[in-house]
Amino acid sequence: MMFASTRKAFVKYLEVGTSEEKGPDANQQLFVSNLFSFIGYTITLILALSAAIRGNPTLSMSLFAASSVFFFCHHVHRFPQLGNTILISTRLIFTSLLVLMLYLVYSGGVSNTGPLWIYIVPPVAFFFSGLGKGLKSLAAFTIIMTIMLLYPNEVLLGTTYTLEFKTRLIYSFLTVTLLFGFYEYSRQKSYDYIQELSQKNEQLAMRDPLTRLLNRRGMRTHLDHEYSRLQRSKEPLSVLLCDIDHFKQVNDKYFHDGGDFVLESLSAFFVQQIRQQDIVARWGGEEFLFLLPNTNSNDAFLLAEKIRKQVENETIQYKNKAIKVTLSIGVNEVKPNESVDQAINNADHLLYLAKNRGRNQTVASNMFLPEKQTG
Ligand SMILES: Nc1nc2c(ncn2[C@@H]2O[C@H](COP(=O)(O)OP(=O)(O)OP(=O)(O)O)[C@@H](O)[C@H]2O)c(=O)[nH]1
Repeated sequence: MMFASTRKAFVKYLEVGTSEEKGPDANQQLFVSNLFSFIGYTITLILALSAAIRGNPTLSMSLFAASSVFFFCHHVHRFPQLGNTILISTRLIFTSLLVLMLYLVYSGGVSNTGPLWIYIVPPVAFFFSGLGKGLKSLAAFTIIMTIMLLYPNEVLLGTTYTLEFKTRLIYSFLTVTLLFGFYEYSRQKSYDYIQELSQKNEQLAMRDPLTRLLNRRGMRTHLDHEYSRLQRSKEPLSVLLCDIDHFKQVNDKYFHDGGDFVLESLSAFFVQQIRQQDIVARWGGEEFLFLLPNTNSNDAFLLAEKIRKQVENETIQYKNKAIKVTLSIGVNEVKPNESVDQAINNADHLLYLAKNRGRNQTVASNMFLPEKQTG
């Protein structure tokens, strides 16, 4: 119980600056940057106290200064008025880490063990800067460190190392850098692959596999987008709900594969008939929804009739058989004071009227609806 609440408090402490608006990626970066700052300031503080106890005030002061910078990096997110606090903290953490490491190489730290800490630089560099920038900063760090170590007469060092130690330090640092670089490269490639895959899956989830048209889910975002545009621009927006007449009979006569072929052919035909800004989706089994931005009820009706008449006059060739189908269509102009769902329900009602009135016809919301003459 006690452990759980301590853990919760600790996680909350590491979540300083995160918020829902920032999104998961930024929050993750903040969390890890806070974790780095936390580890940074606790370890450097312990080392600062230890150096003070051992009677090394210069080292102690340097470590204490680094600890203060890391502490500031953790809490900078509390001051959003400073701007991009994630960038400020990550750059500050990384720069102070590099300076501290170079200082440890210069001074030797406690009993010349200071350089042992430099191996934390490669993972931190790749985490904060990615592969390309990370390699550049590591190259700069390695060059500065090598010059400091190998400069004649150790004028750039505050301590003395053996030549073997210096060369082994440089080689082993390069080895660790290359290994981390390779790891970062593979990680980045896997990440890109997963991103690509998830984007593809997201796209697939929006499409109907048979006709390749958008499905209901895919159409939803377009409906919402166009509806909010209607609210702003007041340009007309129409929906058109279209259903294949007696489709069950097509399935019965030509079997399911024949029915599928008709759905595919009609979908391709619909796509050819609409403008670039129009969208057609498979709304249900043999039902299609057209979304027509910047189109009033009259123009939507004309388009519906053009499509209906062409389908009526065409035949679909399937395995040497000519299949004839007709369409019933409901046309409705979306009113700004009704929701998209209401507008689609109205179009559905008009489609129902078209079916009731004998099929193979279009009924629009603005039409005078006399009973269809028979005989
Ligand atoms: N081949 C095929 N048939 C489908 C698909 N989705 C739905 N259907 C069929 O479409 C038919 C729709 O039948 P109904 O809803 O009775 O309508 P209808 O026969 O078109 O009659 P009306 O709409 O009243 O003119 C059903 O037989 C469904 O099985 C599909 O993906 N492929």
